[in-house]
Amino acid sequence: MVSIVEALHLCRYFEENSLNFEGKRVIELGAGTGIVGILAARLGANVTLTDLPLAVPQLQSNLSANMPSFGWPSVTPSVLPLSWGQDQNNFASDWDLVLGADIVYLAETYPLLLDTLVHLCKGGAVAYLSSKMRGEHGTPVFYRHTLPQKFHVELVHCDPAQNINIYRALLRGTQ
Ligand SMILES: C[S@@+](CC[C@H](N)C(=O)[O-])C[C@H]1O[C@@H](n2cnc3c(N)ncnc32)[C@H](O)[C@@H]1O
Repeated sequence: MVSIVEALHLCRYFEENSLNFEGKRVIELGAGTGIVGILAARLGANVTLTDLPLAVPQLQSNLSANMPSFGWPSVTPSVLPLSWGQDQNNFASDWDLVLGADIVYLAETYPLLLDTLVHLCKGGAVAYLSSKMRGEHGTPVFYRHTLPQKFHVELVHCDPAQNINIYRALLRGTQ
């Protein structure tokens, strides 16, 4: 069964902190169900949802199923394949927000994800990443060692009961 608890935490964080999505250029990495990007689109952002090529058809279908028959934002979200460390140069670097829920769990992908985040955030985008903190040598390593190599990283939300953190990251030299 797919767990979307990290994605729901991120959605709730945006809602509780009244993040302004109106007119913002937003890209979601490893979008899965697409729930985070779909929320951003419903709040007025111009959204690109991305995931591995094999996940794109399901993502597109989720987006279509959750597209309201009226009141949809003027710009329909796009769905595109983006494999970390491989495809980021097919994308611009002028995003306002880069989002990711539960995308930090495989240590071998950490350098690839870092390269992708660096490219996408070159124009000053703020990245919001929510993660379950799996094992002392698992997910926390990405936020303590990998991401800070290139980003200023701030813990903005912590749910000790569910062990889920949300981090805000800004590429060094872009502030
Ligand atoms: C645990 S799921 C999270 C999905 C969604 N963000 C959520 O919170 O429900 C991890 C997602 O990352 C994607 N992913 C894993 N490795 C990837 C890679 N190397 N490049 C791009 N996406 C990747 C998977 O296809 C999957 O959709």
